[in-house]
Amino acid sequence: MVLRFDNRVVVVTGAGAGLGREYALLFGKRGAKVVVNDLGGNFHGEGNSSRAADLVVEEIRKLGGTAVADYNSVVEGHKIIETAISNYGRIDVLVNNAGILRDKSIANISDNDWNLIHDVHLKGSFMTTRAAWPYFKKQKFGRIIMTTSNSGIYGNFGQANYSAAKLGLIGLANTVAIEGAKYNVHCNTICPTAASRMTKGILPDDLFDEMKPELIAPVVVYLCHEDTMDNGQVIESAVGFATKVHFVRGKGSLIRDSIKDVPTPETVKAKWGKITDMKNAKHFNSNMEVSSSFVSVMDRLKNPLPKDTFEDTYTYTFRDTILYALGIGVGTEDESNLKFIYENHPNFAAFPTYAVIPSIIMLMTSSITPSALENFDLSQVLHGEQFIEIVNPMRTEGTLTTRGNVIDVQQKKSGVVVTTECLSYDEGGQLMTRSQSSTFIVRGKSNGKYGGNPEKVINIIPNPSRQPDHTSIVKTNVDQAALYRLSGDLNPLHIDPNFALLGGFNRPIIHGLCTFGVSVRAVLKQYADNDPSLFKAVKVRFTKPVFPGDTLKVEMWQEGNRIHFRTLLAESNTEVISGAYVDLLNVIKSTSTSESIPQSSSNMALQSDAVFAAIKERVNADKAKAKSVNGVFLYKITKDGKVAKEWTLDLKNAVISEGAPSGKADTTITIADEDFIDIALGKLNPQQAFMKGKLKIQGNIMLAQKLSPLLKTDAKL
Ligand SMILES: CCCCCCC[C@@H](O)CC(=O)SCCNC(=O)CCNC(=O)[C@H](O)C(C)(C)COP(=O)(O)OP(=O)(O)OC[C@H]1O[C@@H](n2cnc3c(N)ncnc32)[C@H](O)[C@@H]1OP(=O)(O)O
Repeated sequence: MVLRFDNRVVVVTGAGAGLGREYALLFGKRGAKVVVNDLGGNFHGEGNSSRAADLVVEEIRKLGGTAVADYNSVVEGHKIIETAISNYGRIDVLVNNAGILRDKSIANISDNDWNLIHDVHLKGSFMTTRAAWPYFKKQKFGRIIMTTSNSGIYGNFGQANYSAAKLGLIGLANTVAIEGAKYNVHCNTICPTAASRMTKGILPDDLFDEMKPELIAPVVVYLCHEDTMDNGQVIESAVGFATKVHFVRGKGSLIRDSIKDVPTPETVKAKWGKITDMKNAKHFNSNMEVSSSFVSVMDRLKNPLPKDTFEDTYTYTFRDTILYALGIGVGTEDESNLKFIYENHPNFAAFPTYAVIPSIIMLMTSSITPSALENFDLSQVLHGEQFIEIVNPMRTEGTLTTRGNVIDVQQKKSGVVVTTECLSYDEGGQLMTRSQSSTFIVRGKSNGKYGGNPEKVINIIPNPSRQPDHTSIVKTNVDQAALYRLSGDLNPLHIDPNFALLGGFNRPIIHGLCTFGVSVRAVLKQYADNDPSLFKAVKVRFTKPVFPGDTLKVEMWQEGNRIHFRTLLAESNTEVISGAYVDLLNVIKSTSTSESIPQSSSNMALQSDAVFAAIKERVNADKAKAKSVNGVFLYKITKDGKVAKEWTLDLKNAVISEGAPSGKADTTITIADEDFIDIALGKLNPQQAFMKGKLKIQGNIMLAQKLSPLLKTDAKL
């Protein structure tokens, strides 16, 4: 829809040239009756003439518009508004654009230079606004534009007078916006950078040429339309670009511990890092909002945190919950995962173990764990155990306040275990999550500050002795830790090979909490149909490190609503999570009989397991084809060339079995995971694979060719 200004009366100050002229022309073209104000002086504010305004009026009229000239100074703003009223009987839009420069460095600015600049920019805008105000208020409509400058926002050498006045205009606009809001009188501020007689010589020539004022006019005209409801905005525009500008305020810091204390320069110095930290800076919409933030400051001063309690706030959005889900391997291959990674899904939810993130960030960024220890460094720190209980489900965005204490310190032979308990509350003070984290500091020593309270620590529970009721196989991605760390645990142990060496690992290891999330995924899928609302609590112990790319085997036992589990490295059967359990509110058994749950992207091993199973079936079904051959080894190899698994294809008996055969095989075929899958899917012909050197055959090539049809399978992967 074309934005029109028919029957609207628009006053533009300083409209004889530059930006003002472009505004006036565009308003004129859009049907407005325009008062073209210009004193006709030079850009230092000297002299006057009616010529500049008259020329623009003429231009508007030539274009078929309606306009009248006004030659008054903005300092006598009432006279300009009077021109609108006497000619057209009303005023709807006021664009305060007039301005001059008196650039000098501070020592050289005379009183007159200072006053004149303030009179034209700041006082002039006030005078016109005050004069138009009764008309706006009466008709319950008005649109006002103030003009600021980046020189005001950021400062500029030689423009102290101008910068002060220009930033003053933002203050003026903010209050005008508040006072006018209930009468539909809106005031916004434009921050233009345009080529004009004022900016010639200040901007580089090539930039100056592209800074056409007509590129800014549409922004101002849009802001003044009756349908535009924005009020109190600062909009910057230049070279065909526009953006909103606003102030932000840091999270800040208390500089005294209680209402009885008095801050000192030393306490300010001690807190300076936090005072100036803008990481979680926020925009406030009103003075009132800022004042109410002091209520919680007062509350904290009157009720200081109990001794040795640490506190942190954590703000997150849907992007953070999705990033976390991706970090623990939630992927699109399983449609029931979409609710964790697609914000428009009707059941969009945070994966339940996301609840651990606020407390882990608190542990990583505060001195809670160090407060229990003698000197140590991060390379000694391993995650030992983790418990979380969902008291109220995490939302997909919000701010949580987490309070934590050290509850137990146990000196062991090989190190010290510090257990902390954290409670996370939402904005309304409602308890959302309870968590306990045990940190194992290898070779660490307690400083004796806290005692041992093992009874406060929620224990792991040995797994039932029977065979697991269900096993899921999940392959982690080689980049799993690199992705997971973006959820907040930036410990270099998980990304920096040199740092990992310091910790005694030959390459970076996966975060304990990532393995934890991957394992809980398997449990939630198998016993809760991937429904996050059924998740109540989880406890794990990390017993061995996991490396990115490892395949995990999650063994599970159901005992009522408690699912005991342990996680092993699939290749070596080494236990990496032990004595673990998930408490569910209700169990919904998965109907899947598969041994595995799909894993996003790097799921080659998993897929090829399924392919082998399909081949096995095929061999069994096609004994006739198989009977002439003695035996074949199939080696499945990983990308780096290591043999991951060996299979024996005993064609005489039509059996495929895991592991190398005892006797000598006729032929050995070595093939990489991804090529094997491509062949099995029919995307790659075995002969072609052989020619390209992807499929290595030792022994009887004829035999291998006989095998080709067997490698083709229509298994659903
Ligand atoms: C400051 C900020 C905090 C932030 C926290 C987290 C930051 C993250 O970025 C760090 C990570 O994610 S690290 C990755 C995940 N964790 C791991 O890989 C650790 C795996 N575990 C191990 O290597 C060993 O169990 C190991 C090395 C932990 C212990 O092995 P051993 O020394 O061989 O111990 P062992 O002989 O088995 O047992 C000795 C005593 O210690 C207890 N214990 C063992 N494992 C434990 C564990 N994981 N947690 C807690 N206690 C544990 C044993 O019960 C035993 O106790 P006792 O002597 O009383 O019988």
